[in-house]
Amino acid sequence: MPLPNRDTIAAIATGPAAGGVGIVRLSGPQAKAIGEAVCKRALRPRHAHHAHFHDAGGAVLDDGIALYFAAPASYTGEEVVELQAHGSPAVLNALVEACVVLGARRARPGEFSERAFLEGRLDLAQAEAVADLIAAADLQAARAARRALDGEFSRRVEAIAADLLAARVHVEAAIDFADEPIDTLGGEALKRKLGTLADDLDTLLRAADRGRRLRDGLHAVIVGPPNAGKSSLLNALAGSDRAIVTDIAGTTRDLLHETIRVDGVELTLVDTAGLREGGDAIEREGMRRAAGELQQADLAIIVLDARDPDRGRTAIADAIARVPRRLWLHNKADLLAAPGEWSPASGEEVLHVSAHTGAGLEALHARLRELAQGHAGSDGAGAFTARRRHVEALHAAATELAEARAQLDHDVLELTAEALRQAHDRLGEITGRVHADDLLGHIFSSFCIGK
Ligand SMILES: Nc1nc2c(c(=O)[nH]1)N(C=O)[C@@H](CNc1ccc(C(=O)N[C@@H](CCC(=O)O)C(=O)O)cc1)CN2
Ligand SMILES: Nc1nc2c(ncn2[C@@H]2O[C@H](COP(=O)(O)OP(=O)(O)OP(=O)(O)O)[C@@H](O)[C@H]2O)c(=O)[nH]1
Ligand SMILES: [Mg+2]
Repeated sequence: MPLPNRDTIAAIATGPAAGGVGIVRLSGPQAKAIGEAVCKRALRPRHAHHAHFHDAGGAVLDDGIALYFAAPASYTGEEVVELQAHGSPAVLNALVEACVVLGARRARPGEFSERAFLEGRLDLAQAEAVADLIAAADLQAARAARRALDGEFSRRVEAIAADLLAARVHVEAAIDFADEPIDTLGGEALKRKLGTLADDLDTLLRAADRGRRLRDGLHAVIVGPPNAGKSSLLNALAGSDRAIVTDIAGTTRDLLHETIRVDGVELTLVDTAGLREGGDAIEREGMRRAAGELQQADLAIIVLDARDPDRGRTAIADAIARVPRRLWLHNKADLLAAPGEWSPASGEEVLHVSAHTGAGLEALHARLRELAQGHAGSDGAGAFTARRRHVEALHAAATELAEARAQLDHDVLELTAEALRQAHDRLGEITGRVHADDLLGHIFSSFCIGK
């Protein structure tokens, strides 16, 4: 449904640095008129024209290639013109300015892809995959984003949504024959069908969660008692003095996120406030944030002082209870004559390190790389990227479906229908069939400008 009064947007589509060639892209009803005014020549659809690009005063800014894509056969589905100039940021900015003088508006981040979504060229999960493809840190992640962009994830969501819709129709029809028991209205077949659907949803949920891990990388949270050397370790792993280190217990108060690459594998490290009883209000807030961050962690890196590894253990044990993996570090090994014998309860792994001398850091790197690779799934074949948002929507759909099955078992058809409707809507949020406007704003604003 093309919006009648949509304006025409312009932005640099290529990266911010100087390059051989840079592209200014226009999209909207006036794209052709503005492009022709800049080029001072007529543009034919899908032809590469060599043209001179002019500023608003008529002076030549550059020469380059102009392309015109007539609606709807373009990336956005709207009229699109591309001006491919030399990749000088100064020239490209002047070209955008010339387009603005001629009536275009500077595009917001993600606005081209948002229009592609609104024009039905991409669904929401595919538009998100465009951003994930651009941001992909390695080829494995890029391939997985490419599969999501090709609709591999969306098709599986839509297939389940279609089955859910059929089930809804069945239940709604049965409600209209309220006098008859559901079993005479194909109730057994419906129950089997919902069972299959629950299995399909579960399989997709697992795949999406792998995709989420592939996209986000390993989320490792560094925890431990104050002064154990957590911040020093973050700095040693990051290779720069990101976090403040002092000999005062309670130095770190807020969370500090740092993305590091270990032999090409990306992982997020989070430094946290030391955990202990008491502390001032700021420190307690810091500990609260640390606990919140641990809820999302894939790995807890527990840093202890090698000289006194039992200090603060109870506070830590509670905090890490729900983290799927733990790696224990005895730091300040340089202050010990010989490594201690201490180990955590269940035979979990312990590494002896020194943030100061760098001893043991190579082994730590190797272990982190293994964990990060295992986390993303060593074999990316067939994988697609997904986001936390998608996984949460699938979870919510699965919960509603379970509710629907329970209600059906009790012959409460109205509540069965309602739960199925909820499940169907949750799936619709993934592809954007069902959406709130602020959701769109939230998603597209995290794109880069010109995309
Ligand atoms: N120069 C340039 N390169 C680019 C893009 C772009 O916008 N411009 N893209 C931007 O992300 C990506 C490619 N995406 C695109 C998707 C669809 C169409 C397009 O014109 N589609 C029409 C025609 C299809 C055809 O004839 O094959 C259509 O789908 O109707 C163009 C680019 C990557 N490379
Ligand atoms: N000898 C030695 N000292 C270390 C080592 N790692 C850290 N330290 C020292 O221990 C003190 C505390 O280090 P931090 O990194 O600030 O400790 P933290 O765990 O982040 O402390 P809080 O933020 O207060 O919870 C500092 O004086 C560091 O220089 C190490 O491997 N060996
Ligand atoms: Mg610290």
